[in-house]
Amino acid sequence: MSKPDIDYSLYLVTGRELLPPGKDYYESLEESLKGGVTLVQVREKDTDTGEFIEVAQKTKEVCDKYGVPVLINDRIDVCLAVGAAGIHIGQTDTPLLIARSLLPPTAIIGLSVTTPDQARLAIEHGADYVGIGPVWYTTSKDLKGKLSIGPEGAGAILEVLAESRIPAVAIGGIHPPNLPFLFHASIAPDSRNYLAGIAVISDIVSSLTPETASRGLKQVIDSFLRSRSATKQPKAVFATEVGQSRTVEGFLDTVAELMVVVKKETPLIHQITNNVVINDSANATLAVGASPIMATHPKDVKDLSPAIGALLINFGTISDKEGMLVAGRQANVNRKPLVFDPVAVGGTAHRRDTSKELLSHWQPTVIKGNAAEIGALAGSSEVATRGVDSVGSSFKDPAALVKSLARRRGAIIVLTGESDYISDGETVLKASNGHSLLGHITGSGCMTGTLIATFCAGARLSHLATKQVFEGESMLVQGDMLAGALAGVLVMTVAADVAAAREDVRGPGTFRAALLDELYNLTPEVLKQRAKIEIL
Ligand SMILES: Cc1ncc(COP(=O)(O)OP(=O)(O)O)c(N)n1
Ligand SMILES: Cc1nc(C(=O)O)sc1CCOP(=O)(O)O
Repeated sequence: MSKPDIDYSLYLVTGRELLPPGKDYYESLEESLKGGVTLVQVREKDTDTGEFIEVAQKTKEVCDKYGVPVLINDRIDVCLAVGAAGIHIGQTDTPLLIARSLLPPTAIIGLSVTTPDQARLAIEHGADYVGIGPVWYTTSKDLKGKLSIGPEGAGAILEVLAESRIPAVAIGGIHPPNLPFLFHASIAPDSRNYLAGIAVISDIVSSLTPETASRGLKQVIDSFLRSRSATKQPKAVFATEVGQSRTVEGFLDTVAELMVVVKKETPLIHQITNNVVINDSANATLAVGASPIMATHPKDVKDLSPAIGALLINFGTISDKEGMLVAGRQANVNRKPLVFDPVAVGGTAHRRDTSKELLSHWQPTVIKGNAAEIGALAGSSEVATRGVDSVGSSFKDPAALVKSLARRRGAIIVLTGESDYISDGETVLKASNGHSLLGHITGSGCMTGTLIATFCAGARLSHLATKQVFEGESMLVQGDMLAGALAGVLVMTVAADVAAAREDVRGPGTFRAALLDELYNLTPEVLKQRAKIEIL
């Protein structure tokens, strides 16, 4: 006999102590199975053996009706007693090799892992699957001080598992608002290995309507898994038409179209930005035809989210972290483009920690930064930070750097500098407009972030106008976000070229005013004539 084929996509871990008052365990279980649970683990932490066996037996009877396998948490004896499909063990439970020797050869053995080293051992010892966690904080279990690893930590483990093809589920604090983010942000950077599913307790068990709760999770999971198996494209976060706009002319046509869309639709661009540049960023948004809103209070930003076209989070002065956390999460929930500008992220430990915290709460569509900022996120020390500026020359191979960071982060990376590099992890674009006067006014980089958010909003609207429906529950954003990011960069830098060439511009003061005018006056035709881009 061979091992059973297991569908790990929606893995329910039971928790009778978390049922809503008055809700019967077996009724809740059956409802969750109707909603699409594909695997059940009976987890009884403080139950006597006799009662554990009884619960496991009855659980198996209910699951058998739905053809759903049952695993037992920790206890080999209970597994054998009820003829369950296998067990799930943790790092301090019966060692895997011993468990394997005690169980039938067809038994499934899952192991909890929190680090890449534990994943290596799981492969070596022949685990059938791993549970990666805790991805986020949970109140369903005492984590005993264990820190959550976030989707990035899960991605690092998936990289280790890629070759072995051992399936992995994520566990810990998973709920509908963070589910699409989890799937996209935990893709292994190089191998593109991804989660086989999620394991949850409270989202299903604590629900009064477990069938609805399970169905909601299952829709998102299935949509993600379908999109991954249907395409080898790494564009996990944002849907772009494959093959569309992949020539210089095609990109410029799309950029020109986005300029028109933004003027016509006037999307609301929500910006949580630093107080040095609030006014300039709001004016730049208005100048290109969109509408700025600079709200920062957590309650305010939550309500705003459904109405906005895109969100910019620029943490230059990091005074509104709560608002950034809530707004970013809501942008993911409402599938709005989210541009992250991690100003001077390499400059202080506080900035590095804040960036890490934000990136473990939400998934950006675009990350924009100068060489020092992008270097800090990529873990490169080629370029240092001084204040908000980069010091020293740029990277030896900026194209390779943006491409690999884009893959690692599942986001479009925009590296600004004398030339700008933009990548979605597949294509790398180099844009070479701009003027040295941009370096003599405050906030020109921040305004670029604003314009990227603005044109990503345009790209989403343009996509929705033609496609009508949102395809794929698991897609975080739809539309040609690479073209949106390029449009933001080109509109800013071409307008700067035009402004700097004006006779009335004699230095930073007159340039600043002229730049705003030229952002306002820039036409798609002039942009197309002056844009200098290459596909690398
Ligand atoms: C699918 C899955 N992943 C991880 C765990 C946690 O197991 P463990 O570390 O043994 O902790 P306890 O569940 O025993 O408290 C799990 N149960 N299931
Ligand atoms: C049982 C368990 N193990 C975890 C781990 O990280 O190993 S987290 C966890 C609890 C998961 O519950 P919820 O879905 O309610 O957050």
